Amino acid sequence: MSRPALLPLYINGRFEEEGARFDNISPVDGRLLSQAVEADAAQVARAVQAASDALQGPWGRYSAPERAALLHKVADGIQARFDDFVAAEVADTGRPLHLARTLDLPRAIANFRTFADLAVAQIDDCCETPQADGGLLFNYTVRKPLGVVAVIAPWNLPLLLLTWKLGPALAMGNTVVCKPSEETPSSAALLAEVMDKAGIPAGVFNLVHGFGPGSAGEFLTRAPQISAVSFTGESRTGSAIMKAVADGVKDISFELGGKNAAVVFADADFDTAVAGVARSSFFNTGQVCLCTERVYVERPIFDRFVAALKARAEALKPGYPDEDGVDLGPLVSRQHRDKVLSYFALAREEGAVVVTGGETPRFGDARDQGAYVRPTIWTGLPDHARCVREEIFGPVCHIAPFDDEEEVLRRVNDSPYGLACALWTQRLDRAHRLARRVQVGIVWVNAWYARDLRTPFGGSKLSGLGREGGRHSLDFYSDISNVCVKL
Ligand SMILES: NC(=O)c1ccc[n+]([C@@H]2O[C@H](COP(=O)([O-])OP(=O)(O)OC[C@H]3O[C@@H](n4cnc5c(N)ncnc54)[C@H](O)[C@@H]3O)[C@@H](O)[C@H]2O)c1
Ligand SMILES: N/C(=C\C=C\C=O)C(=O)O
Repeated sequence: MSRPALLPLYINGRFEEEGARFDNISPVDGRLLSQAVEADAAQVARAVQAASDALQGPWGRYSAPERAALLHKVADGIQARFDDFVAAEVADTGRPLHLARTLDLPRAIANFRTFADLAVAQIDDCCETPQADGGLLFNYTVRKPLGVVAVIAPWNLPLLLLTWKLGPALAMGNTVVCKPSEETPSSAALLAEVMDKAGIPAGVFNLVHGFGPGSAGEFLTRAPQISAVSFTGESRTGSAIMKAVADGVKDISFELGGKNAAVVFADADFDTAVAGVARSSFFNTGQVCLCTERVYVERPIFDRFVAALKARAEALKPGYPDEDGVDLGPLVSRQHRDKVLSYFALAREEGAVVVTGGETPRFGDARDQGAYVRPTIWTGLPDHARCVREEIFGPVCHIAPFDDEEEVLRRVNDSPYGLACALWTQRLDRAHRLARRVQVGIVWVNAWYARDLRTPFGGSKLSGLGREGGRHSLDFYSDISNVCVKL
């Protein structure tokens, strides 16, 4: 049997294959796709040291336009290997080909280009301060790189979320050590090849594969030379990373979990709202932090809406990534599927009415060795049910009726999370009024997951710390100081 492909580390401008290996398994049919090198503590330490040294090398003397030109070259390199990256992302996640082609890849390219250009266009503050003695103070802002940034990404949008951090971190002159999720190492390995070919100076970009606790993730967050951690993942992981960096008082930017609500008023455009909630609940098989898992529908249209969403869910086609018309891929792993299935069982115990789904599809072929579940809709649960309060991160939502704005606002805000909310109504006065009172970082009105990379992105409460996007990213990835000159 031929040896599986090996995904190496990339440290100080060199690909490294030495070290323990872990399997990369297809969520479509359970077969072995490849193996990745698990970086040990010494390899992570060398990667961090290389990143630290690179700050003092040529990279430290690059201007913003020179860094931007290199990042555009990286974007060009991704574009040139578009199909290779699509294949890598689809292999690791099992998502439909069209999703990788229309979301993951275009966003990865945009993440580099957008922040390269924003960094060049960035201007900073200055001001004059008249003094009582008739003198004048001139204050101006100086923006320097933070230093070595640890970038830790999740498995749900592997390349999109890795490059969402990499783009601004590099554009602002930092060096990085990246650790993609152990579930989805392939596209990051390709990115290292593109970075290498683009001529990014040795040590500026480093890639280590591995797990979290007791593995590359923890070694990286505990490295003394890192200046900041940009992390996306579960809230409890964010808490663990906060503890790891607390003694060093490192900068952190966290995009964490969610239990997002959609609110559908009776005056909403019905078909648009049904389509929008179906998309926000089942997109990427429900594996997007912004996905809807709580739906509140104004009582006059509740029964009609439940029936319409049920029909939408049952019309979704699970299948192979390259199948015509496929809408739903598998969950990212059998382990994650077992977690989602445990909530399917819990919902029944908590007394849910299962409107549709709640089980795994039977294909009668290799896909039965994959991690598929059916899109699932529940009603009838109380707001305090675990299935209505805990993040499930699968193609599932609970629908409840409501009678007025104040009631639904209270229920939407009654959550330990605060990431996103979608409001469906044609009364824009009501939409603006509610948008200001919903305790989340991102509100969509008659839309969902429509993105402008210049806008602030992030969550409140357990959903995150800080905001990235636009100038928020430039600020996070900069060490800003003020210079005051007496004239
Ligand atoms: N807010 C957002 O924008 C956003 C976006 C995507 C995913 N998420 C969240 O991510 C979760 C799903 O992703 P996941 O399962 O990969 O999350 P996870 O927290 O299990 O892992 C995320 C990454 O952190 C690493 N990691 C785990 N423990 C670590 C530790 N102690 N120290 C350092 N690194 C560690 C993992 O190896 C992985 O690379 C969901 O909760 C989802 O809501 C949030
Ligand atoms: N950070 C972003 C997406 C997060 C998706 C969560 O799963 C983005 O679109 O920039």
